[in-house]
Amino acid sequence: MSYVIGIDLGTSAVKVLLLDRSGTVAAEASRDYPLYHEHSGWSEQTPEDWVTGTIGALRELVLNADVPADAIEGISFSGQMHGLVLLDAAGKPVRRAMLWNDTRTTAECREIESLVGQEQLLTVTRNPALEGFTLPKILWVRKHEPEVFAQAVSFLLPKDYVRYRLTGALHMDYSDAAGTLLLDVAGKRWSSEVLNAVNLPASFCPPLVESHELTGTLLPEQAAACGLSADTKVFAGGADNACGAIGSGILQEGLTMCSIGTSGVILSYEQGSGNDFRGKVHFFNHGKENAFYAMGVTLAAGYSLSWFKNTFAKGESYDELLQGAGDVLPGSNGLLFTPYLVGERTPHADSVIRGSFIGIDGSHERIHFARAVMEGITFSLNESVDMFRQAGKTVDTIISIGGGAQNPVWLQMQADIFNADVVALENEQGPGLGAAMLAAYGCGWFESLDACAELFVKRSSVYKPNPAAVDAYAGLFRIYQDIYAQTRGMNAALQPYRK
Ligand SMILES: Nc1ncnc2c1ncn2[C@@H]1O[C@H](COP(=O)(O)OP(=O)(O)O)[C@@H](O)[C@H]1O
Ligand SMILES: O=C(CO)[C@@H](O)[C@H](O)COP(=O)(O)O
Repeated sequence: MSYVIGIDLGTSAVKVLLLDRSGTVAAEASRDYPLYHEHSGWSEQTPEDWVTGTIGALRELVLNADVPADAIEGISFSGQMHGLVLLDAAGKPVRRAMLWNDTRTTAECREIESLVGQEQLLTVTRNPALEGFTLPKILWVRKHEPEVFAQAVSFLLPKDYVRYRLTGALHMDYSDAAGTLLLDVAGKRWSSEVLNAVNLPASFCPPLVESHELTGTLLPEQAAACGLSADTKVFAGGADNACGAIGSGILQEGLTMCSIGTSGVILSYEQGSGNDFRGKVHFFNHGKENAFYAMGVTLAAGYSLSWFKNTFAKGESYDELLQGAGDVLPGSNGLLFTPYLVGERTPHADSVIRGSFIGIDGSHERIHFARAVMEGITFSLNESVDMFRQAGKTVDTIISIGGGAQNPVWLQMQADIFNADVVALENEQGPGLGAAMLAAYGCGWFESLDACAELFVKRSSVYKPNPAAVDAYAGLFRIYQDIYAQTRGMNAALQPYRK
């Protein structure tokens, strides 16, 4: 038997999956690492933690699986998007990585708009300047830490840095490069227009590759540390949402994905680059060659629930925290939550807005708050579903992945709020599965990713919308949507009081 490994470099942890030729998971392992929030809106991680965590998880995976190292033919990656890793001439990070949910760069976004022009930005990069993207972070470091920036000669995204440390070769794939705001998305090349406008040399950007492309083999010392063979083929991999789409079989028009990881995403497949959403949703290259996807992003989706658990139920598991959530009626007894803990992206690109609980009364117990958090996250994602429907897309079936898909009450809630069938997979780790599929396709096991998906993507259950709950949620959603406008001014006034 031969195997491939998918490495999902998430925000909360790195998760590794070993799959055999039938797409059956033979072993899994994970390692978590800290997030640093030095100030409100800042979010950083240490690149070395990703490398140590990945090697540790791979070592455990190989030991537990008890398969010969040379039976593992290939590995590939899925990575949290947009994070900036600045490298010096020796290939060492010059500072901690600034992550996708770091929103300190509002001024740099405005600067990019004026240097490049909003219209040009939308035409070339297909996206507006948003705080989470990579280019505003590059400009922030250049402006605020000039001595640090002076050492930087190039940049990578998180999973590209881990791959670089394992192989010694610098690459970036199109799906992840699309989230930098430096890529000509339709033309699949670094944009000289944007680079020139912001005064960055072309040499700052790494070579571009397809997600299934071979980028090398493991460095002998890293192979030994992981317990793998130095002949293991390493394929580029993709952005976590592109890989999530591959791992949930979103490989043709008409299919939609919901992912609740640290962030939350509603993603819709696009065969060509023709559909223009004018920046209302993100538009990126897929991990499938020459395909694209559009998506809306909730910045603090799973993060809102993990914040709630860590703050009010420390030491409890998610199952303990959510015990009884299914017995609370839709609307959590008149309690609404907005998940704007670190600002928001879709549909409100706003780094200043913060979350709220609205309607607290003396009858509410912790379980009402927990359910309200899940409902608020799902309402936020429903804003993206709504936007896709308004753009003429049919959204009747949604494949649900990510940590949030582990809870059946949440899956039913998604069906009721989205008013669509929600499909759960046997393994909710879509991005890791997608990464493994890129390795399987890259190794030549299948003639296409689609053929691989037929075998590897295994649906488990379907959650159907319950008409009474759909009705209740339709009314609650309208009230939820009003909270943004009602709390925006108050949050702006509170900004000076934040750390
Ligand atoms: N058993 C569970 N029930 C409900 N939600 C869960 C459960 N386990 C994890 N989650 C949610 O999933 C999130 C982590 O999802 P994951 O896909 O692992 O994230 P990432 O890829 O960003 O590291 C947590 O923040 C939490 O909100
Ligand atoms: O910023 C985005 C997408 O634009 C996020 O979706 C990140 O890619 C992080 O993902 P998770 O850690 O939540 O999987």
